[in-house]
This record gives sequence, structure tokens and C-alpha cells, in this order.
Amino acid sequence: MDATIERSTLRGRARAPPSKSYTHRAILAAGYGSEATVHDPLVSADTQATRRAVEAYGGETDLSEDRSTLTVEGFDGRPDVPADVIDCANSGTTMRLTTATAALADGLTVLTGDGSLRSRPQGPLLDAIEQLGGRAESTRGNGQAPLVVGGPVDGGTASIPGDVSSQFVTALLMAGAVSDDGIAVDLETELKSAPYVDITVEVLEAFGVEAEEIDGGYRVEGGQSYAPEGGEYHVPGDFSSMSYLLAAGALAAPDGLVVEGAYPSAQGDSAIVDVLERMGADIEWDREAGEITVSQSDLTGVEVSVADTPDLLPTIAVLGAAADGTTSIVDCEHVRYKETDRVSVMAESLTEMGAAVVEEQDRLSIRGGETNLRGATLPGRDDHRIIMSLAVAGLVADGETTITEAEDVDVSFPGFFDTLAELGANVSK
Ligand SMILES: O=C(O)C1=C[C@@H](OP(=O)(O)O)[C@@H](O)[C@H](O)C1
Ligand SMILES: C=C(OP(=O)(O)O)C(=O)O
Repeated sequence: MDATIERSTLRGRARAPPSKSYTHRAILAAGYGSEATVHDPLVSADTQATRRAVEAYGGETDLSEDRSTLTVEGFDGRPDVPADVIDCANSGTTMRLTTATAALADGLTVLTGDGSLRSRPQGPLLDAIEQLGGRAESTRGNGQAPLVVGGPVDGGTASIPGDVSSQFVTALLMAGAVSDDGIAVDLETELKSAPYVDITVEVLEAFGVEAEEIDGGYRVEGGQSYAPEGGEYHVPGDFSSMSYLLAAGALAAPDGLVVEGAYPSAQGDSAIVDVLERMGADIEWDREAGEITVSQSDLTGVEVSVADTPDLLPTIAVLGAAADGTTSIVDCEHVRYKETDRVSVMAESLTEMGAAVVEEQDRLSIRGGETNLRGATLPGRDDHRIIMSLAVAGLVADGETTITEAEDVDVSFPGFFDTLAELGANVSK
């Protein structure tokens, strides 16, 4: 599917989808337990992959007809050896989190994914599982999927670098809670994407599982049981998804637009509100009502570290391209290990749209504001965040912006283009 966007004026109210990160964790936490109902799950391509993995390990899941609840009968801490290969599709979270599950099973599991996922780093997690006494191999010996993983591991201490993916820590903590001896993770370097581990700790706590940050790492006791209070868990709204709507409002909603479902949580990506404020946007977050109101404003470039918030890079890059002056996105090397190398892809795409961009290994600088962005035909590269951010750029570009393979927004924000259209965007697909 191609999506074509033209300059637009937006207004009204929109609700971002439920959080992808919380949904993955809630489904897997419920899988590690015996029974739980997950309310307001994100039903998207990525979270469906985690659902399939839980089923492969012996869990059962049932999505209500209106898709508002997912009931999970878990495998109670003891995963079966899957009857088939687990296909994690495009989802890094699914692959990392359920690779650690495989290390608890008494036999071998094979995990694979699409071309993008098969090119992303898994080596530190494989090493960690081997340090814990499990078997963990990349079939091509390059630290990438397909992976062959086996256990059962009892627990112990594993040391991993912190600057590749926080999902390795999340994976080991979630599995460690149902291991016999628990797992301690020593971080060899400072942790990037750290708020995602805060999300993990928050979800574990909601499921009655304790994990803690210790000096230089994290630790979880073994022998714990996953059971949310009353058997129910509610997923909050997704701030990464909201970032596109908020950026769209700051660029193209003179009378303002309201984003609903924005309640405070551990999501680092709520920092988008602060970034927009620093750029000069007229933005207000009513935390109690869970509503953010944002209006079109003249934006100025700022320097932003995305060490904690890698998924905001494409959104901030687009804001920078439309702002006066230079926006520097720093601490971004780990953003190269996503569905695509998003530092390079945003540099190329925004250059194509007429922005002045300088790409360095750990910094992306965008000088905007001198001339308008111009529409272009841009490949979506099977990367949901590239597609959504470029669609926002299209709202303020001269002429048409066409994004190819735009259906991949389904990974995290199904209905993204319909939501934009309901806000008044000129979108055709
Ligand atoms: O744990 C999670 O839910 C995620 C962690 C982050 O990845 P890294 O920890 O690999 O940076 C983030 O980019 C991804 O979209 C979701
Ligand atoms: C990188 C992302 O997710 P994952 O790592 O789960 O593929 C993302 O959603 O931007």
C-alpha cells in the first residue's frame, strides 16, 4: 500500500493505541503465570507475535470479539518445548523476551523472524544464556537469528553490555523470576533505553513479581509466581505512538488538537512532551485527565539525547526538519539496531525532502526552517516508525509525499492513517 499525504490543517481529538511495550510484557507475564486477563491490549502485528510465542510454549490465549480483552492461560513457569519454529516476524521485543523463555524449556527451541529481525543483534543475550548454563546459538554464527536455544537453566549471574538493547535485561528478568535460583544481570556498560527496564519492573510488580536494580545491574529472585491482582491487568496508552500525533499537532493544528489516553507511566517516551515544549510548542499535559493539548507553533531547534528514548528519534528528526535552526539528536548509536538503521534512514529521507542533514555515528543534526520541506516519494522500508514520522513531515511539505509499503504501520499503530484522516489530514491510500 502507498500512502500519499498533502499539506493539511488538523484539529479535533484522537486516541493513541495501547502501549506495545506494556502489551508484550503483559502477555508474556500472563504466559509465565497460570491465568490472567489483559485489558486494552494493543492488537498489532508485533504483539500477535508474542501471543503466538506464548502459545508455542504451551499457553492458551483468547481475544474477545471486540478485541478489548485477551485472556491468557499460562504455562505456569514451565514452558513446553515448542512443536515448531517460533516466528517472531518483525518484533525485536518478541524475539529477545521469548529467547529467554526458551532457556527455561527442557529441550531446544528455534526462533526466527523476517529479514529485518534476522539482521538485528542477539549475541549478548545468547552469551548470557550460555553463562547461565544453557545452549544458545545463532545458526549462521553471526549473533543474529535464526536462533537455537535450549535449557533448562536454573539461574545464576550473567554479564552483558548495556548499550545494544535493554530488551536483553527485560528478557532475563522476566524468565529469571520463574527460574529455580533467580538471575542477576551485571551490566558491562551503561544501560541505554533504561526506561524500558523500568516498564518491565512496573509490569512485574503488577503481576506480583519483585525485581530490583542493584549496583551495576538488576536482580530477580527465582521461584516467584506471576499473578496480577484480581487476575486482571490494564494496558496504558502508548507514548511512542502519541509522539506522531503530538508532532502533527505542533506542526499543523493552528486551533490545537487533543491526544487522549495519556496517563503517566514508566514510559520514557513521554519525554516527547518536554522536547516539544523546549522547541517552543504550545503544549499542555493534563495528567489527571490523561489528555495532551498541542497547537501549531513556531519551533526552534534544540539538542536532544535519545539515550533513553530511541523510538522518538524519527519523530524528533521530523520536528527538527520543520523547526528554525539546528536540532541535534545525540546518543543515538543504538537507534541503528532497530527495524532499520533509523539514523541513516531518517538522514536520507529528510535530505530527499530538502532538509540539511549531517549524520555522524552517534549524532544526527538537522537544519530546518530555511526553505519548506518538499514532498517526495519515499520507501517505507518495512519500518513502522519511519512510515509514521515521514507521514507527519508530509503534512507540512510542499506538494505530495508518497510513502510506499505504508501498511507496516500495523506493527504498532494499526489505523494510523485513518486516525490522521479523522484529524483532517489530506491522506489517501
Ligand atoms: O523493551 C521494549 O519494549 C522496547 C525497548 C527498546 O529497544 P532497545 O532496548 O533495544 O533499545 C525500544 O526501542 C523498543 O521499541 C521497545
Ligand atoms: C524497535 C522497535 O520494536 P522492537 O525492538 O520490538 O522490534 C520499535 O517499536 O520501534
